[in-house]
Amino acid sequence: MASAARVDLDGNPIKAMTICMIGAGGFIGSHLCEKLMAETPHKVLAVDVYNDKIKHLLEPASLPWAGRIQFHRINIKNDSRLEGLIKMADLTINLAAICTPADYNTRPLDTIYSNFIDALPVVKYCSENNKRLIHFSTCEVYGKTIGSFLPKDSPMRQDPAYFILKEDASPCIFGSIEKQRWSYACAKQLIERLVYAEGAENGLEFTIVRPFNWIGPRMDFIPGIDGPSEGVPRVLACFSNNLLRGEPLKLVDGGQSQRTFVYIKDAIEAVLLMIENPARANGHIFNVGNPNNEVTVRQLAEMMTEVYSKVSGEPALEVPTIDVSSKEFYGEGYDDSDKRIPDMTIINTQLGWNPKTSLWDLLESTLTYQHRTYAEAIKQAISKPIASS
Ligand SMILES: NC(=O)c1ccc[n+]([C@@H]2O[C@H](COP(=O)([O-])OP(=O)(O)OC[C@H]3O[C@@H](n4cnc5c(N)ncnc54)[C@H](O)[C@@H]3O)[C@@H](O)[C@H]2O)c1
Ligand SMILES: O=C(O)[C@H]1O[C@H](OP(=O)(O)OP(=O)(O)OC[C@H]2O[C@@H](n3ccc(=O)[nH]c3=O)[C@H](O)[C@@H]2O)[C@H](O)[C@@H](O)[C@@H]1O
Repeated sequence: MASAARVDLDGNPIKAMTICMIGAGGFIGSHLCEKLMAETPHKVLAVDVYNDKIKHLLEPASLPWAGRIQFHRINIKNDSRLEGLIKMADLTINLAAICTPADYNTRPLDTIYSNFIDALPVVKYCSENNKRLIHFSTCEVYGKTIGSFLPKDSPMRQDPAYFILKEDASPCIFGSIEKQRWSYACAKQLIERLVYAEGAENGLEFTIVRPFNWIGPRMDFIPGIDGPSEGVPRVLACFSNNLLRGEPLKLVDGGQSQRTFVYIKDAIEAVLLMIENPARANGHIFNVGNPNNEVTVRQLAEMMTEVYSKVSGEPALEVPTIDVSSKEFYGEGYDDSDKRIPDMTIINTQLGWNPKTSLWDLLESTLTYQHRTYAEAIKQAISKPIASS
């Protein structure tokens, strides 16, 4: 419960604030709203085009935090109410974006508009009205590692200097323009540069967050259940969908890419520290990830298969994975980040934050949620004859 005696990392009392959260109805936004309602006195002006993932926080009116969260159904592309909401708030958090890789090469214009053009007015209104901004970028701004360009047998590939991603030192390495995968990373990089420049030239108080594969309940959608049948969500939801349907998990280009996964609930702790410690967070770019949870996508598939079998009580398939080419799965123009390990020095020094949850444990709680939420609906969908259109 909210308590009056809450203090920041320097021992100062934390004052209740109003937060304009854009993209509050998404995966990260829903967890952040939950945390803010349950553990702080802050008020949230929740902006999104959807609210399904935060419905449980908005209704009924008897909820203990009723009156501290308001939903505003606004498309930030074209709504003049946005500036008014930013003016009413002490802090704006911008989460709104197209952020599923299947869109980057197939809808590159929408991707660039969403991640750069649509974010411009948010930055401008914050700067002009002297409001603090926490902007959500991505670890994809690092692109590929330097090490990936070394010969396969080079011993330097083992040297962390060639693969650890550090906010103030690593370069941003993207593929050629026809590899449209990088439309997202490039748009995010340019908006980061704009936010940074507003800070340098006009004194905007900003924090930039670079999430490294945050995963957990409510991430994306299950195709054909609460999202389009032909839609391709991010890997957690793709693999969950396969497991729920008893199908082999599809490994793109052999599943050799590596990722570090962090539990959403750990990551949200880091965001709350940023919100409540402006003096420590302003002017910084923060990697937020779990360097201890690195796996190849193939290993992730194997682990998810094992965990799902445990939580569902259903036996794993004899052949749990199949290989698929990236062209077949994502279409022309796909490319991939080879490896993503965050350097944690800055977030450790500034906010003393460290992730806690192991990959096994976070998959166990997440897949328990997926099974409980979707297994019955999938069973019904599979048993129904295909509707004639
Ligand atoms: N989940 C991760 O691990 C991760 C990793 C890297 C970066 N990020 C970044 O964090 C942010 C949030 O990611 P997420 O995983 O919660 O994604 P999400 O898709 O679940 O949430 C984004 C939300 O923004 C809303 N939105 C998009 N365009 C909008 C518009 N024009 N007007 C109003 N609302 C709009 C969507 O409806 C959605 O609810 C994004 O900026 C994303 O690029 C997330
Ligand atoms: O989460 C992040 O930190 C960032 O990275 C993600 O990018 P990526 O990790 O490539 O996206 P996923 O869809 O989660 O894919 C991870 C890996 O799994 C592979 N994959 C995905 C789906 C699938 O069914 N099979 C499969 O092998 C992909 O090719 C990729 O190598 C998205 O770009 C963003 O949400 C975000 O900015």
